[in-house]
Parts: sequence; structure tokens; C-alpha cells
Amino acid sequence: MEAGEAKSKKAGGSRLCCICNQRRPVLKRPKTLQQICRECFYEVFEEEIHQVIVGNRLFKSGERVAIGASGGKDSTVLAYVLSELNRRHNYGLDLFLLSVDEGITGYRDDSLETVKRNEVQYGLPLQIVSYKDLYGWTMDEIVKMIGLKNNCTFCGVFRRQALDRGAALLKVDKLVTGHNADDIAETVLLNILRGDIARLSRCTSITTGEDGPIPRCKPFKYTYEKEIVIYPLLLNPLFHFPKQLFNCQQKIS
Ligand SMILES: Nc1ncnc2c1ncn2[C@@H]1O[C@H](COP(=O)(O)OP(=O)(O)OP(=O)(O)O)[C@@H](O)[C@H]1O
Repeated sequence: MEAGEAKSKKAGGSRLCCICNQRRPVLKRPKTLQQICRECFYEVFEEEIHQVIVGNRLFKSGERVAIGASGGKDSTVLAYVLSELNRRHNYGLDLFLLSVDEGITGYRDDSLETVKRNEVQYGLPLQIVSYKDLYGWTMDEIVKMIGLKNNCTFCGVFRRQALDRGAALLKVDKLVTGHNADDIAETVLLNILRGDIARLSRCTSITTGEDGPIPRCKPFKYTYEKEIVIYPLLLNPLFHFPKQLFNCQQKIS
């Protein structure tokens, strides 16, 4: 069936979910435009991510996997969904939360509180690595020194290396990040505009860095950002997000 043509059936004057045909739809799915109920949305959302993981052979049983946890919506949902799927489908993974504290007052300190709550809620061990400990500078101190211009470039490079250093401390086999389909589309467009052919050819890969210190995977490669936002809202009150994280401009892909 064409995505846009998906229709929920009517029974007794009210529409029914076009997947189960039993319950009232609560949303029009951004990815397929199907009108579906809450239960079917959870099921298709999680099942699609499971199929991406299995279809792309992202993990092997027994692997130690760190989840890059910024405390933002994507990595928070990723930590929750991945730990659920690991249990449900017996992936046999040892999961960890890995956070980088850039030392940005009023931004990362708030979001780290979210990650600390997730450590307890999801029962995943948390490792925090900070710019101050690794490099002797916080981002606040760097900004004081160089000003606001170009500081995202420093931060992106430092964060990438900090994630590698944290992954080494945890002795993990892989690092997963919450990059989603919208992030990847954005990166493709940026690389086209910059004329960066080398980055353009690798920025859509689901796994990168296989020749570096630690391979990185993006289990949300095909997941729409809107659906990542909807998922915890329907699952409320399990999720807590600091509002300012929705505005972060910096991408580390
Ligand atoms: N400080 C950090 N510590 C650990 N992982 C991070 C950090 N910042 C980013 N990441 C990882 O990189 C991914 C993409 O980075 P991005 O800057 O888009 O994240 P964000 O907007 O801060 O939060 P999120 O993507 O989780 O909503 C995140 O989903 C997360 O997996």
C-alpha cells in the first residue's frame, strides 16, 4: 500500500487504527502518514529499529556497546529503546551510557542530570568524561579565550576525541549515537553545499570508523526526528528532557 494512501477504517462513525483495526488512532505517522493507535505506534517504531539493527548486523552477541548520551531527546530515546530491544530479542549486549561534559554552564550540566536519571531508570552504568580532565580546559574557558566565533569547531573536534577516550576507558567494542534520518539528510545537504565529496560518500554509512579506534553506529539512521519526539511524549512520564537541548546546533557526524 502507498504510504500516503493508508486509510484507517470507519466503524460506528469513528475511525480505527489502520494497522490493528481495533483501537482509535491517536496520530498520523509522519513516516507513512498512516493513522494509528498508540500501541501500534510503539510496536512499529521499535520493530523498525530492530530490523535496522538485525538487517545491518550492527552488533554481535557478547559485545560491549557504549551509547553516546548527551541527555538530548535522540540519545535518551536510543538508550531506552536499545536496552528494551536488547532484553526482548536477546542481543546479548553489555550496554553503557557514555557522556562528554564539555563544561558549558547552564547547558551540559542540566542535560547531564537527565543522563544521571537515565542511569538509574534504565539500569545502565554511566561513564562521564570531561574536557577539563582530558584537555585541561572547559568550553566556557575556551570561549573566554577565543570568543564565540568558531568555538563549535573546537567543541566538535574535542567531543569526537573525548567519545573515543571514554569508549577506551569502558573497553567497549562499539559506540552508538542518536543521529537520526533528519540529521543525516542535513549532513548530506551541507556536504553538497561545501562540495566535500569525500565526506558526502561516507556520511550516510550506518557504521563508520571501522578503521579507527572505535566503530560508530547509527541505529536511528532511518528514524524520523518527529517520531523520536512523539515516542517519549506518548510514553510519558518516563522521559525528561532539558528544553534547551532541542536547540543545539552542533552535530558531531
Ligand atoms: N556530550 C555528549 N556526550 C555523549 N554523546 C554525545 C554528546 N553530544 C552528542 N552526542 C552523541 O551524538 C549524537 C548527535 O549529536 P547532537 O549534537 O545532534 O546531539 P544533541 O542534540 O545534544 O542530543 P540528541 O541528539 O541526543 O537529541 C547524540 O545523539 C549523542 O548520541
